[in-house]
Amino acid sequence: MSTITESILPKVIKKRPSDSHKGNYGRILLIGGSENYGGAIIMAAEGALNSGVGLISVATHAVNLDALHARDPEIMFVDWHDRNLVKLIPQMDVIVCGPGLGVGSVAHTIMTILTQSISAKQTLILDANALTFIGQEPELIPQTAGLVVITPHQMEWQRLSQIRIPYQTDSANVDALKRIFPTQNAILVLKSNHTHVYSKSEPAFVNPIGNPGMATGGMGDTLAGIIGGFTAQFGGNLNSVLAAVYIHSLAGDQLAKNNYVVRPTEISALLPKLMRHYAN
Ligand SMILES: NC(=O)C1=CN([C@@H]2O[C@H](COP(=O)(O)OP(=O)(O)OC[C@H]3O[C@@H](n4cnc5c(N)ncnc54)[C@H](O)[C@@H]3O)[C@@H](O)[C@H]2O)[C@@H](O)CC1
Ligand SMILES: Nc1ncnc2c1ncn2[C@@H]1O[C@H](COP(=O)(O)OP(=O)(O)O)[C@@H](O)[C@H]1O
Ligand SMILES: [Mg+2]
Repeated sequence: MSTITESILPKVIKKRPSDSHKGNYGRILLIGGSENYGGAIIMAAEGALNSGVGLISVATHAVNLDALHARDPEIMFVDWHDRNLVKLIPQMDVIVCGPGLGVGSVAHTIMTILTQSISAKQTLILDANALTFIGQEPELIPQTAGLVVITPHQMEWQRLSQIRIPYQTDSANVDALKRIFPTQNAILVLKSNHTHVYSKSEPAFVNPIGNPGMATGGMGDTLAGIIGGFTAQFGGNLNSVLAAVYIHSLAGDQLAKNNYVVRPTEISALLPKLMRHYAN
């Protein structure tokens, strides 16, 4: 077991060259936000936006458009019923699917489209209800992504892996990751008060920081967006994921110094300052 340290941040976060533009910092599509869970996809999108992705699109229920644009006019909107979603997916570097997705028929159709159209050049991050789908229907497990990152909390991992929470040991978790993704490049971010990160070839990593002020709805949605932001800009690899997990908790710890509870949106708001500090 290795511990993630602060040193991961300057290793991953790069100073921006003057001669660059939005096209150099990645394209991301975030999919989620049913009628009742619009906040989840907005919080995920803010995690991506504030970690610096060049171009961000959100595919969500139309009812979420005004709220999304009132908070974040930088983000492009796509109605998740729009058939053009199929054409949009191949243009992306990274796709995050799941925050507030729900388990309705549109969500199911989107999962099917995603599984069929994802390519080896892309990173796919699956969170929340996207994990419910792949647990129930193995045909929805993506086969062709360059990297798949799954971000369950312990209960979601229990549903997906069939390993009950007390039995979620490192060896059981890696075995389950290999069983679910036998041929794919896959990373498991198993969220808890000390999140563990597993890949198929490296030893497990534990995140030593974070605090209970972070036990607020939307905190994991925000993390999924930050992982999306980091992989879109800094590459679809384990270090980008580790840095995203660490900076999410680092922001949470800084906020908790003077606050009883940490709001997910405040974590996102702190990211540009933290990234500026660690950019190398
Ligand atoms: N503002 C919003 O729109 C929000 C929407 N959300 C969406 O709500 C849907 C359901 O998500 P839930 O996570 O509540 O789903 P679940 O109901 O599957 O899991 C939550 C339950 O799991 C249990 N649990 C055990 N260990 C846990 C751990 N380490 N971390 C968290 N929970 C643990 C807890 O009892 C908790 O109530 C998702 O689509 C999610 O994205 C949530 O993200 C909250 C905020
Ligand atoms: N007690 C805690 N200490 C540290 N981190 C925590 C604690 N409780 C929750 N978190 C973090 O908050 C996030 C919660 O994710 P998740 O349960 O998916 O939230 P949501 O679905 O509401 O967005 C995870 O990143 C987890 O590590
Ligand atoms: Mg969650």
